Amino acid sequence: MEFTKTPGWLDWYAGPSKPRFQLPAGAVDAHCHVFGPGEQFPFAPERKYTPCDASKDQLFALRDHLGFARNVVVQATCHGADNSAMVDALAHSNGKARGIATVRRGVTDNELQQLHEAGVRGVRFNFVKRLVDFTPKDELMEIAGRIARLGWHVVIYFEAQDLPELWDFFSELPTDVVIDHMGRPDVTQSVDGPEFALLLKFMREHPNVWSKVTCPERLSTSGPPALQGERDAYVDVVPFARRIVEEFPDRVLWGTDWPHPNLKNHMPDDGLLVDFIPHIATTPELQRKLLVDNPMRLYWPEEHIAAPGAKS
Ligand SMILES: O=C(O)/C=C(\CC(=O)C(=O)O)C(=O)O
Repeated sequence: MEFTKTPGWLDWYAGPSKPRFQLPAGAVDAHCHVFGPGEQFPFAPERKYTPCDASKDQLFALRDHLGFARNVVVQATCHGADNSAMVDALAHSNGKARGIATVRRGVTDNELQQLHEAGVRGVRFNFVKRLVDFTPKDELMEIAGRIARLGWHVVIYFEAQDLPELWDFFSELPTDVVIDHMGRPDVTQSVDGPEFALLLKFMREHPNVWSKVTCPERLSTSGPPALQGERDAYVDVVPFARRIVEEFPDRVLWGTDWPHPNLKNHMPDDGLLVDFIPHIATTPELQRKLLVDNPMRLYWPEEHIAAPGAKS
């Protein structure tokens, strides 16, 4: 099927630079997507955007170029609850990719088991209104109860202003819970302000809650963008990500968010984006936890060997 991209769509950055920051051995890109290719894996009729293609082979080439060892491929809303493009990527990864699926209430236990065998380890609940239609909370809670039995976790995507309304629902989730993109803070507000304080309080009060310290390119308002050799990009996001990494070093993940859906302003050079990491995880120990120990514990627990003295 032929698809026409959403007007103004920005394609992923071709020919990214080599990061200057050397990723630790075994680093995991814990948030990225595949799109199509649309001809092979058609986009969902209920989608809110139509992206460019971003295939598994292109994702794996980026992984190797940047120096990551593994990927966590997150089902993007443009594929709805048809997880086949994501599952196909896992199947061709030589065990180097795990996945986060989108499922609906009608999913059978057999389908969940097949997703598990393919390498899926969680589901994503998306509350960003421009991306999805509303799903009733009782349906989501029912799904959470079912996937808990597989040892999976729930990834939640929401915007900071919606946390008060979602607080009770999130608190009741029976699994580990991973917040996407720090709950999308408004970085024009103070890092010590009430909105971000609520996110920190939520993590403090819920030891099962993790956060991805991802997407500075989405959250930044003053840049500078990760382009043209800029290795100090998105400085307005640094205090927020750094605060989470330092307070919750064992519950943070990092990912590229390649191919960066729905960016309006610019498309980052992913090599320069990797150079953002040492600004938010400033010691080798914090970097190892963020990039290796934490994602391995969550996604490849059967292979994870805790570093001496580290909490497992
Ligand atoms: O890439 C992301 O994580 C964020 C997205 C897209 C998305 O979540 C999706 O399509 O599933 C966004 O803010 O547009």
